[in-house]
Amino acid sequence: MLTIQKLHPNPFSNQQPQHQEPQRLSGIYQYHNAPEVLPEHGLEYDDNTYPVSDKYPVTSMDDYPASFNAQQYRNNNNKPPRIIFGMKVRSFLLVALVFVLIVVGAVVGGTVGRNASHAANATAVVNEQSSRGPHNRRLRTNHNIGDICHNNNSRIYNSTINTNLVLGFHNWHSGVPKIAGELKKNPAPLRLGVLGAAAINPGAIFDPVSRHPDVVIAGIASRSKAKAEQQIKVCSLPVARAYGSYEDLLSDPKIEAVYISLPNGLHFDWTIKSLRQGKHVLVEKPIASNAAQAQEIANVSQETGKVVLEAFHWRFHPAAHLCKQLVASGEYGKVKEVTTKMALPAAFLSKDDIRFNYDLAGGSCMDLTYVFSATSYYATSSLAEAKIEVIEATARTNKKDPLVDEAMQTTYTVTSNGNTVTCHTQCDLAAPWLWGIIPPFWDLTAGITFTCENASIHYTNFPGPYLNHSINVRDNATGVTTKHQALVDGPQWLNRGEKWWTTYRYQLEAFVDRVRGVQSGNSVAEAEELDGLPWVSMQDSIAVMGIIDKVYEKAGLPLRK
Ligand SMILES: NC(=O)C1=CN([C@@H]2O[C@H](COP(=O)(O)OP(=O)(O)OC[C@H]3O[C@@H](n4cnc5c(N)ncnc54)[C@H](OP(=O)(O)O)[C@@H]3O)[C@@H](O)[C@H]2O)C=CC1
Ligand SMILES: O=C1OC[C@@H](O)[C@H](O)[C@H]1O
Repeated sequence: MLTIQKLHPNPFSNQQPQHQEPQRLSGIYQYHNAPEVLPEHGLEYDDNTYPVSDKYPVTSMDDYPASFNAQQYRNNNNKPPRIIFGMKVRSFLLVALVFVLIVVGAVVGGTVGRNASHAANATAVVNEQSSRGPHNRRLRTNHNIGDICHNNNSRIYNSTINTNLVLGFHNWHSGVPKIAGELKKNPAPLRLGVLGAAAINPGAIFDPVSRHPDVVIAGIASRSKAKAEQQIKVCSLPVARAYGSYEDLLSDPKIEAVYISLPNGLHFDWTIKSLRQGKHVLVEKPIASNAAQAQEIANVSQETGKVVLEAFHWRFHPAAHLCKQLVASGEYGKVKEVTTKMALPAAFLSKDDIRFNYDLAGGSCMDLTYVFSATSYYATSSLAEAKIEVIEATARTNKKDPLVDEAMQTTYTVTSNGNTVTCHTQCDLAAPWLWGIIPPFWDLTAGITFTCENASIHYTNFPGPYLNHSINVRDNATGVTTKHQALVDGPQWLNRGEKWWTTYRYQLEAFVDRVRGVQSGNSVAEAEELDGLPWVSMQDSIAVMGIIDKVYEKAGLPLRK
């Protein structure tokens, strides 16, 4: 049993923090930016391992390099930036680049979808050859995430494949494959199994696992064993075993934890089954189909003493915590309104995508549940206790399955600690093209805007801040805008992270540590006290599902089941 020790004081609490050194639970760590944890734990610190790593703390105006146009901010020379399609030039270029990648993804996805087995063989050969390089005795998991690890022939492309392509670009741009290729794994890493050979697996789990020293993909389960084998091969997962059913994987005692990337409507059942089989669970968002199911998951997690985490990866990025700190600091007055939006362009999901299927708990509120999770996280510090009232919810329903909200627009209030915040959300799985020919670029950068008493704050790209983000605070009185960014550390992580870590990598860091804490003999609550890492509590997950239930009710649509 480890001693309980609060490692990272809550940056949002009013209590004076006591200084304590951070402690790692998950095996051998070699992170360049945490040398202070090494001697005490006898851990290895190797400059050659992460030659390009560096510490990029939260930057303030004063920390910006000479090339940064500080003039604009310092001299009250608050010229409006040049705007194209409602975006600043840089954001526009990024969105345009993402769009190009999406189109390339769609074309490649279509080709691969039609020639799945051929593509799989070809990619496997490339990966096999590359593993004969100088480091071939090491565990190599640096698959190209842009490879389409998806063999559903009926699917031409989907948003998940594009997520993977964008991640592939990020990794290439940050030189990550080299870092991952040289990563030494802990001799006894956490053995993670995956339920479903889903399209999101490469981006959300294989990639971060390949960059984490203390976890491996030990198995993939699919309804078809051949499909699991194919994903293992295409994605170069050297120690993974293929299982022909989800039950088979769950009954393997060697699997210690699972990642569930099944359609939403299967999250509840398989999370419960996994917990009952003694596995810790990282389950894709939304955690379940409704709040009652989320509550049941919380009960079973408590009963079995196993960890459950809803994969709200955005919550783990330092930028999210910096934004929370700015909003909750009180420096800009109370928060009065929060407006959040997220959209995918029409025609980027195939008509038979799981997201458009009521029986699989599809719908924009379910898939783009980020908007509810983010709005609520920032609107209150105690979501579970807050009073939520949905004022308005308007759905645009899917033609094929009218129980599915293709898009949803809501207004709801969050009242806590005597303050009421009015929240507006928009989510769209099929944002219409202008005149049917121009993709709605202006709608594609997800964003969240806070109207505070004395300032407005805008956080661009909150779901994927590792790709590019900024948090701009515009002072009402002076009109001056101050830009903030956090790439590493941030207020909650203190000494962890690398500038190339994705939201998924941060999420995995927290998950593995929590599981390791429990495996060391602590209860889930004790492990939480021990690691003090960012987390999405079950109370938060239940509350977010509760908001979605109320939204469906208000919109006149049935709850998902
Ligand atoms: N965190 C993130 O950034 C993202 C998260 N997601 C989440 O991940 C999950 C999966 O999304 P995505 O990868 O796009 O989905 P896919 O359709 O690609 O994968 C879902 C998998 O579930 C399995 N499955 C089991 N039953 C069914 C069924 N009846 N119909 C279809 N598939 C079934 C299939 O695996 P098999 O055939 O091998 O059994 C299939 O590959 C969703 O919950 C989604 O919300 C998605 C995208 C991004
Ligand atoms: O989780 C997600 O994030 C990215 C979206 O494109 C996708 O539809 C969703 O499932």
